[in-house]
Amino acid sequence: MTRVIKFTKMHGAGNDYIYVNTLKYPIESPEKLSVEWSAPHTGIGSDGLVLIGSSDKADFSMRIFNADGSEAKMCGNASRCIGKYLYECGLTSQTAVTLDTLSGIKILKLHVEDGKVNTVTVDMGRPADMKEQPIEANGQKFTGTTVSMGNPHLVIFVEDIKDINLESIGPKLENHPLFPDRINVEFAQVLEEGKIRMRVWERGSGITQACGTGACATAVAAALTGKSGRKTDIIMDGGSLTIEWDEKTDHVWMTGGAVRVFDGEVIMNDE
Ligand SMILES: N[C@@H](CCC[C@H](N)C(=O)O)C(=O)O
Repeated sequence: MTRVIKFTKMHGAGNDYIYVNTLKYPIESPEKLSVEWSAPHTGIGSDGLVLIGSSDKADFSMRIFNADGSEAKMCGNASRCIGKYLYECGLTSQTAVTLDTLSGIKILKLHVEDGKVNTVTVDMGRPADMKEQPIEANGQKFTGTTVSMGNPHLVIFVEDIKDINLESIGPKLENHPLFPDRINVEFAQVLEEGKIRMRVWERGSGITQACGTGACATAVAAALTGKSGRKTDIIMDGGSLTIEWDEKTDHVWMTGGAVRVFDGEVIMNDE
């Protein structure tokens, strides 16, 4: 039997995913499809697959699969893109939307101008599991900070980010024995007060142009180690996000853009 699955390709700061509205197009094996569709030459090409669905606890739900098919608990960039998708596709007319994720319910605030969602602010909740982490890989010694934003991150500040060979060291740190569940890795450099340059090696997807939860983790690690205040712009390969770690509530707020790149359809030949 043949069936069509419509999808939308979107990116947040260059972190690109394939979005499927599962209310209309149910997906049976997202792990397998994420691997096939994310492949740059033989698939659609993306950092992974994001499923938008219903929820009995929130307005909508999000599931996120990395390019290797592994499921993550949270994705910052995808949460902003979902806000744009829901509003611009007419699935909601609200500018405050709740999103059920494997790391809890997140609140999206959509900033709308002329019917279009330009930027989205997400309440990313409280950071957790913060600790100083000495680590060695490729014969190099680093001291990082672990931060969980629902998913695990290791943030390492360096003098000059250009000295880091991310392609070589990223997989070593992702799969380091210290992290049995693997980890997302951020290398960061303070540029000036309130501005941090960051590059990311994502668990399950490798080098991506940006990571929303990674930007939050970097801002938290910077504030904890006295490298910045509570509000920071995180500048990544594909764009910037503004992160604020609120002192009163302990919640991290992420603000940034979301872009709809194109719509497409996949013709599935089900056996
Ligand atoms: N790109 C994302 C995070 C996606 C999941 C991550 N690779 C993991 O496995 O935890 C973001 O924008 O937060």
